[in-house]
Amino acid sequence: MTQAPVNVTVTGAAGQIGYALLFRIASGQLLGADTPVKLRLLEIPQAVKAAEGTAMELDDGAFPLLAGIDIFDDPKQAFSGANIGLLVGARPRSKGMERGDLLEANGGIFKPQGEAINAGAADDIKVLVVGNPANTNALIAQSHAPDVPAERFTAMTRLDHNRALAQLAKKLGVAVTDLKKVAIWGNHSATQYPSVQHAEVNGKNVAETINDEAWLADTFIPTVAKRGAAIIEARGLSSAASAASAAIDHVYTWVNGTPEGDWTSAGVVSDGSYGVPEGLISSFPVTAKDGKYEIVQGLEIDEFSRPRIDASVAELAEERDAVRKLGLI
Ligand SMILES: NC(=O)C1=CN([C@@H]2O[C@H](COP(=O)(O)OP(=O)(O)OC[C@H]3O[C@@H](n4cnc5c(N)ncnc54)[C@H](O)[C@@H]3O)[C@@H](O)[C@H]2O)C=CC1
Ligand SMILES: O=C([O-])CC(=O)C(=O)O
Repeated sequence: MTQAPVNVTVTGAAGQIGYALLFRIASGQLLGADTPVKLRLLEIPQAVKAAEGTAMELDDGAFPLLAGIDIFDDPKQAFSGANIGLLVGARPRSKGMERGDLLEANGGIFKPQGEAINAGAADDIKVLVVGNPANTNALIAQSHAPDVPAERFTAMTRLDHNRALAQLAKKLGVAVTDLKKVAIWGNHSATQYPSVQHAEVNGKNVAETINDEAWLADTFIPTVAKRGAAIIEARGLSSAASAASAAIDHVYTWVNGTPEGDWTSAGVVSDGSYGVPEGLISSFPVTAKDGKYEIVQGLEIDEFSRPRIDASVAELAEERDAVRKLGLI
């Protein structure tokens, strides 16, 4: 039976990820084929006209599940009543910009958006931050939404997870669906740790099946961790359709759950598990059930994995300290 429309707010709607994302949301791939959606698009004033153009094309798609489109340049209005928030718009790094400048510029975006979510989003709001630096932007937004349960704020590492699946499937000559329990740990950055420690291929341990630690350490991990840069090098633009696809996967899994015996990866608020300081938004292996992501508990972490997880988590802690110093959290 068809339900009431779900309000989906998308920021950065006129950008390249927005262009790939909105049509898939409208077609029902975000929430399922029975769920109508209302799109609430947020852009900066200069890009509202371009967002209107995308909205015209969405109209022209005659999507049966698309129950309406509204366009805003004010976060308070855009997030009013939002059930899902996809925070894609962010300030890209420009020439000569230092890391601190980037964090500060993004603080100016994610602080008011967190406040707007706190003020007016629906009680069941779920937030996915895509805009980089995604984990720390999610932390900034979350820290300005004290009335929203912290676990509703997540950062996207599903693209990294999907990249890892694709690389392993190629190496092993199997389908991505033959793989289970791959995990991305830490930051959505080049320090991330894509782990196969617990991964299975058709029920067998992946690392034992590949039997080539050098390939894992020197090819697999850097290929996944630096894939964003490799796409920019090849395309002249950063990943867009694959990022949109991963955002669809992240929310679909959050709402519909992970399959029995498998997990996925997401940036979620740490509860202190695996030595990741409480409150950091770090990628973990997670399961989803009843509309909640939960960190997979009780995994043994081997000697190969420990320093790699720690290094990426240390970078997240540095980013947190930097935004704290700037008064952004
Ligand atoms: N987490 C992940 O796996 C990935 C993250 N990204 C990040 O996603 C972000 C978006 O990427 P693209 O769509 O390619 O960028 P883009 O530059 O094509 O589009 C960004 C859009 O955001 C808008 N925007 C800027 N500030 C805004 C604000 N305050 N409110 C609303 N909209 C605002 C801009 O006007 C622009 O239309 C970037 O930060 C990129 O680095 C990209 C790929 C993967
Ligand atoms: O590297 C970038 O700028 C875009 C990104 O996050 C990715 O593709 O993973």
